[in-house]
Amino acid sequence: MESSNGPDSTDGLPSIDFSDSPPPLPTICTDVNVVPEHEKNELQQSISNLEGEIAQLKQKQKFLDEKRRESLNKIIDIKGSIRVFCRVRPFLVIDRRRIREPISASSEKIAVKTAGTRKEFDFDKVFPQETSQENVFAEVEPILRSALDGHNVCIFAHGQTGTGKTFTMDGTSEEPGIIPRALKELFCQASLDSSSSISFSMSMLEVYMGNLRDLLSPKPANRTYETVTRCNLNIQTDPKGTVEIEGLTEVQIVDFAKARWWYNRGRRVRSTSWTNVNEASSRSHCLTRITIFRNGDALEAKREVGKLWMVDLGGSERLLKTGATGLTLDEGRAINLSLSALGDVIAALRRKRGHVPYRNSKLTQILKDSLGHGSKVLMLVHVSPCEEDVGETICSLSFAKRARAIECNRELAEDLKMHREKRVKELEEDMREAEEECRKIKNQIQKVDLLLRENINLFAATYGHLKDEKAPISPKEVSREVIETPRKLEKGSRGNNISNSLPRFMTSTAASRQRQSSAERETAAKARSLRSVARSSIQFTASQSMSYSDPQIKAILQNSSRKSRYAQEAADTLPAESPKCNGSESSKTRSKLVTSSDPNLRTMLSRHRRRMSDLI
Ligand SMILES: Nc1ncnc2c1ncn2[C@@H]1O[C@H](COP(=O)(O)OP(=O)(O)OP(=O)(O)O)[C@@H](O)[C@H]1O
Repeated sequence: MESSNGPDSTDGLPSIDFSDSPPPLPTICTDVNVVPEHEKNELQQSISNLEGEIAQLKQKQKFLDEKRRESLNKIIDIKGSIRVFCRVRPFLVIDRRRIREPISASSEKIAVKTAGTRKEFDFDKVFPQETSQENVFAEVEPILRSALDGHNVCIFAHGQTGTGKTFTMDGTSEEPGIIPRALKELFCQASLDSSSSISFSMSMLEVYMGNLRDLLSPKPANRTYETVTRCNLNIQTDPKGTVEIEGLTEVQIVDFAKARWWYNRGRRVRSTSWTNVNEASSRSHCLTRITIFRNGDALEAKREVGKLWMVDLGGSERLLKTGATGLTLDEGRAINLSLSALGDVIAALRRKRGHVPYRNSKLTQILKDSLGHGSKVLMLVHVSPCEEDVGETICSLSFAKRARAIECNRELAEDLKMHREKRVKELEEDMREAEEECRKIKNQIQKVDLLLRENINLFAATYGHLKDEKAPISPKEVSREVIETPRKLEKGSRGNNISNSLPRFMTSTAASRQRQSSAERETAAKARSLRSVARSSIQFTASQSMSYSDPQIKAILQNSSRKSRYAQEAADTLPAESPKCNGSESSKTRSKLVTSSDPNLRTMLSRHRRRMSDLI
């Protein structure tokens, strides 16, 4: 008589002779010796190939990014490194509107009619009364790219009091101005740029009555803002010509929300007061500085620092007209003095004089390295549409005309103008193409990176290397910690002066990048052991990376290692006849290589993911 479990059983199930055969192998095999060596080598080879692919893609991405930067730089050089725009304020309810308006605006020209004469002024761009904040920002945006590329950039709003400088720079909550939009755009651009890691810090100060006030300084208990901020900061210039303001609070900004929070805080401290012309007139020059740190390829060990200044100048004004007396009158005088110093600096730059009188005002001393050679300047001149303001409108337009003339040969022959425009269009096209390619490569990198992690996890799970605390961790865990880490760090450093020391997360980024590129070099040579895979640093977002040397990251890894050990123990205690421990499926999983060119990849990966999530 045959057993009901025997080979000829009629129930269709295979029979198992428990008396002779050894128990089946568990799915997760922790003993390297029982797995065929060639399968292990194949998986290692697959990991190596994927890393090689990522290294190549990153090289390509870097090349394209350089091409884009080069094109942008050429465009700015052709268009002029000092650009001057003019914005005409719309009529306000309080304005006395006349039938005949003194100002007419076209896209690049403004004509002012006064006492039977007509004066014309050329600009790079004119924004008529109805222009939205969005349209103004669209024209400003390209210069932000220059700042991200490492140039010093200065955007400033100039004009008579009450003509809309603060509205343009700051805006309202419904209609945000250039500064809040620029902050948002910087973070957006930085997240798209995966060829380098970009981080930002922010400072805000005002030049008030010839003194510098730190608008972001922390407020100690029992002291008013007035006492704390009414300090006079020192301006220093190093031998390379870089300007630094001693003691100025510099806060690390990790995301747009934080940046906006700090910016709003600084704005609230700014000095304003009532005048006949503007009920909340700014009585100072308000300067917002974003410092941009760009860590390039670790091989080059290059750390570029660019400064983006966004300046809301105090209103130029006829003191009698504003009805100013006492302190307000003094404030107006101080504003006018420093504006005239700014005009002198611009005039000296225009004439390419050896001596430029930067030292005549605090404003020009601060902006010294962002106004001259190699920097990009955007001046937005604001004018009123009203008849009674025509005199001041002409003053503001003449000031702008002087600034614009720094770029000599503005009046070009028509054919040369056309040639330049054609060249700019070609370069813009090159830039767009490079950007598009970069985006595609970034997506490709993300896909290959995912495959790589799957392979590494598969290797670790199969060959039992998760006991090592330096074993790779799942991308999900990494990204969760990444978002939290800078915030934790920032909490500790809030309000601290960091001008003399690098923020901690920046240091670790540079270190991890070094480790990452060394891993990439090894990959290219295809002579790397699994240990080096596990030790290579992990890239986890477009703009940040981390290092195993960082104690916080170590803690994450240890945590991950604990989880892995738990997973392994769970696998070890699974009953031998559990359906999850089917030996044939296990060997299938192990022998199948996961590479980006594999047609069965998706099926394989989803099976692998199911198995992994069953375990953890
Ligand atoms: N483009 C605009 N659209 C709508 N309102 C505007 C515009 N420009 C300015 N205003 C309004 O005009 C008034 C004066 O503007 P704002 O305070 O920005 O002027 P300002 O040049 O900064 O003045 P000051 O030099 O005295 O600080 C504000 O009420 C502002 O909302």
